Amino acid sequence: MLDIDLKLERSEFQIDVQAVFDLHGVTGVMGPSGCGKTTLLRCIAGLEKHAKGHVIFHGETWLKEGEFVPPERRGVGYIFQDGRLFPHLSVLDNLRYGLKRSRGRKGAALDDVVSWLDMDSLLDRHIGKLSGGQRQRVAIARALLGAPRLLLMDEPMAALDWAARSSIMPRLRDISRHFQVPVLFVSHDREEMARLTDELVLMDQGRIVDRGSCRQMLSRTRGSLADDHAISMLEARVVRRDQAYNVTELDVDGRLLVVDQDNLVAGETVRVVIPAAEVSLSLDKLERISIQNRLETMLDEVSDIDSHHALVSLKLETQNLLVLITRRARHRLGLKPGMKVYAHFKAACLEVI
Ligand SMILES: Nc1ncnc2c1ncn2[C@@H]1O[C@H](COP(=O)(O)OP(=O)(O)OP(=O)(O)O)[C@@H](O)[C@H]1O
Repeated sequence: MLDIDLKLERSEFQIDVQAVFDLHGVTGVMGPSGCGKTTLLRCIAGLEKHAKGHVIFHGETWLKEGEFVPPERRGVGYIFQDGRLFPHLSVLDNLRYGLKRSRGRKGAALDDVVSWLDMDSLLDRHIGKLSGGQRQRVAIARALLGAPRLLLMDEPMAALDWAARSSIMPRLRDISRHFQVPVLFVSHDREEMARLTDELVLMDQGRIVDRGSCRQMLSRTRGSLADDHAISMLEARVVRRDQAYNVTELDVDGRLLVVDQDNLVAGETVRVVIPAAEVSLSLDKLERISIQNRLETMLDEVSDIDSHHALVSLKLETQNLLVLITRRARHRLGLKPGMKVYAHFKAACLEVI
């Protein structure tokens, strides 16, 4: 458990955060640029000497009046956007530096971390000759080798291209479980949040303004995440693969979805990410249509989110699906809570994690 009550004054900005984090798995921290996400992580890591208040990690005081435990004694791993590796050293020497930071705590073995991150072929290379994605793998490995008790990640994929992000994402998704380390993960990207986090914390102007389960926070029709980039994240169970057509059927709240992915294992639980802008609504059951995913649902809420758009939340059983439509469509269809509506979306627009 991480119990914080932090205040930090800067000339034009202040942090004022009180929170208790259970620290199960990955907790996401989101918010507009300049709202204080990095500063909050820095306070927790002990990198802001002028922070006031308290930081207590599993009963151990890192900060309170008259007490300040320096960063190297907190056992916190920090992964930055730009890696911050030693450019003049080889990959292996950077990793050895990580091992030294463990200060006797028992952590993951070098071989395990290297093979888990698929880095065997990189060990003798110089940092300057690595791609951005490779460099970030080294940064993650170095942090893990320090046997962290808490891992802080500050937009670790922001500087990476799509291919590098896709290869690192599954590792980040597993990192907390595999190495038994809680993670605080800062990002602007809600798809990253949907893929990686369990709890989501929203910050604005130096404060925490909202928090809750990632799925529920993303599915709101009001608030700072209710905009034209809204996405839904649904929990689903893999039912079976239709080999004849190379598609897979998923069960979401008792309804079948079809996805064009063939690497899913029957029975496993997955997350499905659906951009709200990719979903259409109809009041009639459209039978002869190429779109394979058609869900009969009840309209739960509808809200205008700007001068063009409305966001509609549809109730499945336990989960909600968001749909982005124009305000004109809302008006012309006469959409109201409680109506029966059909949601349509193509198999190709779903991301399964
Ligand atoms: N070293 C510093 N000295 C003074 N002000 C700073 C310093 N670092 C950051 N700030 C200011 O503190 C505020 C919070 O910055 P911070 O980097 O924590 O925000 P952020 O939410 O992480 O932003 P971004 O998403 O753009 O990285 C900003 O107004 C920023 O300009």
